[in-house]
Amino acid sequence: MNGYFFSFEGPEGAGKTTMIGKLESFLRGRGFDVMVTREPGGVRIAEAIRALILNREYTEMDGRTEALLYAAARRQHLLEKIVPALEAGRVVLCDRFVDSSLAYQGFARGLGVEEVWKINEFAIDGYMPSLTVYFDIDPHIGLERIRQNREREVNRLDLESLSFHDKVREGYRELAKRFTDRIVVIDASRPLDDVFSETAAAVLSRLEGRSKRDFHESGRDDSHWT
Ligand SMILES: Nc1ncnc2c1ncn2[C@@H]1O[C@H](COP(=O)(O)OP(=O)(O)OP(=O)(O)O)[C@@H](O)[C@H]1O
Ligand SMILES: Cc1cn([C@H]2C[C@H](O)[C@@H](COP(=O)(O)O)O2)c(=O)[nH]c1=O
Repeated sequence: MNGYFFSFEGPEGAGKTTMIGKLESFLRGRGFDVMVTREPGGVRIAEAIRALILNREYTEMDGRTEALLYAAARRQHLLEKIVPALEAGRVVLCDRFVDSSLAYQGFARGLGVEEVWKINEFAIDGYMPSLTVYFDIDPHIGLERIRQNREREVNRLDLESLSFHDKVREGYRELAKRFTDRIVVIDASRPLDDVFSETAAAVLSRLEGRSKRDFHESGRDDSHWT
């Protein structure tokens, strides 16, 4: 596997999409072959699952159903898009990956991180990002940012209570403590340029400083929760 797999995580409105867009131009300018994608989504079947999960009308959706749908979307996305890009030596920038399921469904929804990890372990079959950038932000600030962004549609998860969003953040922080080698934490409440320079530095150091062997092994090392 010649490519590099980076995921970007955080509560609503943390700035993931904005930072990925800036990073894409930055890395392309340095000659990297970059592919940007997102979860849930990225390929036809996963985008259809996204529309189903995030539909505001489906208020009756059970938590386990939700977790299984995210994992199913992830499986299809990984096989159809991420793995081929990595095999082609590309740099993959993925807006959310398995940590979203651990933080949202495992912690905030209360399904349990181990349980959610188990179904995802089946879905991802050992593929993990070599680096995950976690944009840490108080959900009050993040939700206010998205409220002010009129182009962004409000989805079913956005409508969860503030205490749910607080738990999402708590979950991410626990994951960051658990996976210190893989997850880098960035304070996303600061001005855009500051957040970007720290993000670019973290990604570049991983791209320039790690061999293919390190990349492969870091994925395997992380592939268990307990
Ligand atoms: N550091 C920042 N300071 C102020 N505003 C920001 C910052 N980063 C992003 N924003 C703004 O916040 C809003 C949300 O940003 P963005 O869509 O990138 O977040 P996101 O993490 O992808 O959100 P979500 O996952 O909820 O869709 C946008 O209007 C964006 O311009
Ligand atoms: C991958 C994944 C996502 N979620 C949640 C997080 C967000 O509320 C939405 C996705 O919307 P975004 O605007 O693209 O960030 O889905 C989740 O709960 N579990 C997951 O695995």
